[in-house]
Amino acid sequence: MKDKPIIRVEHLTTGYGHTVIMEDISFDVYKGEIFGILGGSGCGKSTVLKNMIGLTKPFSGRIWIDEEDIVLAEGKQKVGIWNRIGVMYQQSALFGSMSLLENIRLPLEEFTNLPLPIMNEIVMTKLKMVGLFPFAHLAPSELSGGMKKRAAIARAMAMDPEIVFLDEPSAGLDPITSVELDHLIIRLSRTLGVTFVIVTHELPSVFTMADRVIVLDKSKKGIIAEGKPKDLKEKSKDPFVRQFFNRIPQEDVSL
Ligand SMILES: Nc1ncnc2c1ncn2[C@@H]1O[C@H](COP(=O)(O)OP(=O)(O)OP(=O)(O)O)[C@@H](O)[C@H]1O
Repeated sequence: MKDKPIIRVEHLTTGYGHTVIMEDISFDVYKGEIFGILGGSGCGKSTVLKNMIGLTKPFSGRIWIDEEDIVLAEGKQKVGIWNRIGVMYQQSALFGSMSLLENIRLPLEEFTNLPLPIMNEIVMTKLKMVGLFPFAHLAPSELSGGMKKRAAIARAMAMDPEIVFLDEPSAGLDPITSVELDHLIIRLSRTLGVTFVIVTHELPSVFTMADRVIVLDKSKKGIIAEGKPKDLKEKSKDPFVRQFFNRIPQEDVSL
């Protein structure tokens, strides 16, 4: 499955104003994998994600989506890359004044010239894919937290993206709903071959679904671990990495 990187992050240095958050980090994401970006609160996960989707620019470095560098891309080229990726932000951000169907139709309206009935058909396929087919005409306020997340994933996938970026997908969900969401993501990845890049601090989710992860560290401004979550938990020689995966309190680390 994983012989070809679909994303290559090369020597990325990023931050805000004069503050460097991550310095000279490099990593690859392979086609079809579920890739986790982990790390403690405020270490820079979302900052790196925003660079990867071309929402903000890093100080330096390249981010290749296949053969195109999203850091340098502007105008039509950037829109072309955006057509190939889907994004779900932390707050799901469904528009309250629109039905589920209208919310998920938005990217199709923005990026295609398809006739309305075709767009609606695509939306209904996506709703079926995430188990929300019967709820197309409900308003977001009528949905549970888990349903809103699934709807946001359906919207991120409206344009049949090759890569979907999810920022804290299980934030605010109870553990059972969170597990259901993990399994939905696994199913979408395995059945459609979509690559998922997921920012999260939910360790149970990481162990359930991530094929590979990187762990970012605030004080080192870099990647302190990369690999399969289980291997990192069991075999890492770095006490900070083991602490992270085993959630050992800080004072035990040096022992
Ligand atoms: N727009 C901004 N301007 C200035 N500083 C910012 C901005 N956004 C984030 N930061 C700072 O950058 C650092 C990294 O933030 P970021 O949101 O990327 O971390 P994170 O790992 O995603 O955090 P969390 O897990 O809490 O969501 C933090 O110190 C944050 O306060």
